[in-house]
Amino acid sequence: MKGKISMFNAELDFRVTDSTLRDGSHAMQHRFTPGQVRDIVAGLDGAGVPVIEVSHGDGLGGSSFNYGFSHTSELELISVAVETAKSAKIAFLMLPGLGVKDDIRAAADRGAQVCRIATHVTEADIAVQHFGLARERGLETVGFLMMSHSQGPEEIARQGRIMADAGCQCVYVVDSAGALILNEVSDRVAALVAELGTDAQVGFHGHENLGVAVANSILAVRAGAVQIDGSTRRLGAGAGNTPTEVLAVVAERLGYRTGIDPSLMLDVAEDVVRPLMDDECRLDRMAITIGYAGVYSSFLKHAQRIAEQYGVSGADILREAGRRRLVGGQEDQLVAIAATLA
Ligand SMILES: CC[C@H](O)CC(=O)C(=O)O
Ligand SMILES: [Mn+2]
Repeated sequence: MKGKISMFNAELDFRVTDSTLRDGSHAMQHRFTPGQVRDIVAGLDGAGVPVIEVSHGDGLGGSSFNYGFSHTSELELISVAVETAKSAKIAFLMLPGLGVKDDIRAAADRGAQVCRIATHVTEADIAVQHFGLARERGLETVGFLMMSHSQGPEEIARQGRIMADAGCQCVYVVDSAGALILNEVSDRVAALVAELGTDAQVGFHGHENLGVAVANSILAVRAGAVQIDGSTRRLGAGAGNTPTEVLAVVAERLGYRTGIDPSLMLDVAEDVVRPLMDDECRLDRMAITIGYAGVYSSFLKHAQRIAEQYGVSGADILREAGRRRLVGGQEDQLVAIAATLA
């Protein structure tokens, strides 16, 4: 089943999905409350953000000993978001294996409209059934090729084709490690655009670990991406994501229509999101090491905690994780690395 691109608002040059309430969940140790979700969704919706993602940081089913337990069940948070949003669509993320098909059904029953399915960049085939189910349920579908820095354009195009043929309507280059720089993004996006043609759209999800997430996002758009992720006040894994409020301002300056009011977006960042953040997402030694070594951004909090427990350098743990090319799901290996270092 091929994707049909009918969900996109033709008046926009690119559509922003704000992931504060999903990728930001990593930075908040998955402690979002229903009240916080209500306030953030109301703010983003009022500022004109068209899609808002809500889930545990590791997607549906992520609440666990390995990844960290949620304060409130993500289905409850999705319901609150759906009730609050007047115009924005509510999206959710799921990783096949961590989440299961029943999770997709449950999120759809709660009124979520966009199903985002993430796999490691070389493993698109594990999502085929999930895209099929999501389309059957009438959900809009997005596919995440995580850790896209670890493969070149050709392999990314090959994996994107698997997703599109399974019913994915927009394949994302996902810079999970925040390791991609400028043309490394455009080359990957351009390869997907060339492969997918009108079968599916292309998107980009950035992380700020090397300080170039906004520039990377604009280059993705110039290479043909029409869906771009951001996170308010950069709240997300690692040094955080492409800041939605900066993206809105830069887009306006460059003449791109996103439907987002930059001034209202600045108010949401400063008055709604910042006060509830545990801390700023810092562009510090560990975050930069994540980008430099090509490590999954959500390893940051785990590495910080484990480094403290073992009395070793968190940056050293991350460098070794990069050398071993660890992928999501291998968080336990950080403990093994720390034990060896200790
Ligand atoms: C665990 C899912 C992951 O955080 C998805 C994502 O945002 C990324 O790979 O950057
Ligand atoms: Mn991310």
